[in-house]
Amino acid sequence: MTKADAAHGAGITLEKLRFAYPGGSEMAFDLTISPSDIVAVMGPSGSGKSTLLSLIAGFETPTSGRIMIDGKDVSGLTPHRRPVSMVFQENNLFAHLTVAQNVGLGRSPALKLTEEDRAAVSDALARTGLAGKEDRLPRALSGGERQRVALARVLIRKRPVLLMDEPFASLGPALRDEMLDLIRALHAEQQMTVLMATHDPRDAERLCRTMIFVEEGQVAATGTTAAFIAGDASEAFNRYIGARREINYSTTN
Ligand SMILES: Nc1ncnc2c1ncn2[C@@H]1O[C@H](COP(=O)(O)OP(=O)(O)OP(=O)(O)O)[C@@H](O)[C@H]1O
Repeated sequence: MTKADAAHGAGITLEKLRFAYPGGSEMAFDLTISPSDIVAVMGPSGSGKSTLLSLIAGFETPTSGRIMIDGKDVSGLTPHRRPVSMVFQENNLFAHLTVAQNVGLGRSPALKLTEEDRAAVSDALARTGLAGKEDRLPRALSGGERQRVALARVLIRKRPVLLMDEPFASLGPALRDEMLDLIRALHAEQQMTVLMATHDPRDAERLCRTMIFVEEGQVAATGTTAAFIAGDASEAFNRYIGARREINYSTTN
């Protein structure tokens, strides 16, 4: 089996992870995620969802504590060396590289691609509905297409953990559904462990088995998405959702 075929999910454990931005209050995360779970990360604006994902990805460095992925301590590894892919709300692509090159980066950061790599890029583009757009630059794509290019790159990287920070926030409802279906299909195939920060409970309900609720720099509650949506998991979550309904979350994302 080649390295690229070795897709699987990885358990994630955050042990007494502490972190603060300069001048900010301390965040403290303790968390265990099962291999291959799909987890919604919800919580008020500024509660620490993006920071939590950035710590796991290695874009931020904790002041203390450990991050274990697949049983290994990755705390000292740079983002590139962690078994993780990350998709942001936007700006996932290099503007001066074509669609095919942006996807090819998932196999080789220097774009030294073998025939097998090129075939994998074509396959990933076909499966994300981007065949025929290989040579376009990102600016010649719609927002939904750009996110699909980012997912095509995830597909060929085959990392055991996929982190997504509000990946559909800039997309309309129909495109969101399409992207959720695509992620579900990728997960069925690769079984990667997924964490997705979102403000939209419908996204969580459609995709995620598990939910974690982040509040004031801590994981305040964890449970099944069904229990959260039924209102049985966390009073703080119920208040948050109630407040979001009042301000009509569909216009504020
Ligand atoms: N680079 C930074 N420097 C200083 N403070 C930061 C930085 N990034 C985030 N913060 C602060 O850290 C806290 C947590 O921010 P974070 O972006 O993790 O929240 P979030 O839950 O993802 O919010 P949102 O839902 O609005 O995206 C906030 O108070 C924010 O202002």
